Amino acid sequence: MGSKPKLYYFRGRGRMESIRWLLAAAGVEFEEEFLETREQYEKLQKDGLLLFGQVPLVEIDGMVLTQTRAILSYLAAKYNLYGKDLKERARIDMYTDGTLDLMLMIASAPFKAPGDRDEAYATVTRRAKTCYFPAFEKILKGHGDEHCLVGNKLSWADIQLLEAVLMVEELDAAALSDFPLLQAFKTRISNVPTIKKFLQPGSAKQPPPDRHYVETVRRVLQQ
Ligand SMILES: N[C@@H](CCC(=O)N[C@@H](CS)C(=O)NCC(=O)O)C(=O)O
Repeated sequence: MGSKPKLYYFRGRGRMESIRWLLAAAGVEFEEEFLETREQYEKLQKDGLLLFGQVPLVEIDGMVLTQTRAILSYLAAKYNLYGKDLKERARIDMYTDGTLDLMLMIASAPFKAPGDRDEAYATVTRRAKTCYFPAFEKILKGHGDEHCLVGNKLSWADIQLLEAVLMVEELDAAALSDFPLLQAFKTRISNVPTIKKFLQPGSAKQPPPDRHYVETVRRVLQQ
């Protein structure tokens, strides 16, 4: 195990993208092994690295971690992006569970049949605009001068909300038009230097899924 965290996943967003975002925002360099073949996946299983037979898998600090949320909360705590006390952590967990739900709806859409896919994208965009974005707009409104979702300090919740906002905007460019505080939030968090760098071309940030990505996931997982 090297000194940099090593990520094992497909060359695409899926469940790994939020992990990439969090590491990048924390200014941590990482390595990636992209799964292209069934053999790579079977080797990870044979080596006993996949606890429940699933990726994302991250090697970090001498540990072999799976389960997306467990990985994210470890990183958030390690890099001081997880609030100052248990109450702040509970709020960060609540907000990040929400944005993970939203992003998983988007990530699962490309695996649906073509007709169902468009319907899934329409549903998720609608849910974002009628449920998730109003909730975050209200949270920001209640904060007065605070510039972040929790405790006036950048946290995992801010980083993941920006990720979710940008994903929804890829589906509907005007998605934030009714949410002025979220628009300002987006600008503010996008300008955090480490995040700004991650948003530049050539970073580890992955593009939206294409047919090759969907076929690779199906081939590797035999689904
Ligand atoms: N709860 C797990 C779910 C992981 C998961 O479903 N991973 C998929 C790829 S995105 C997988 O490895 N599927 C293979 C399988 O379940 O056999 C997490 O959040 O990490």
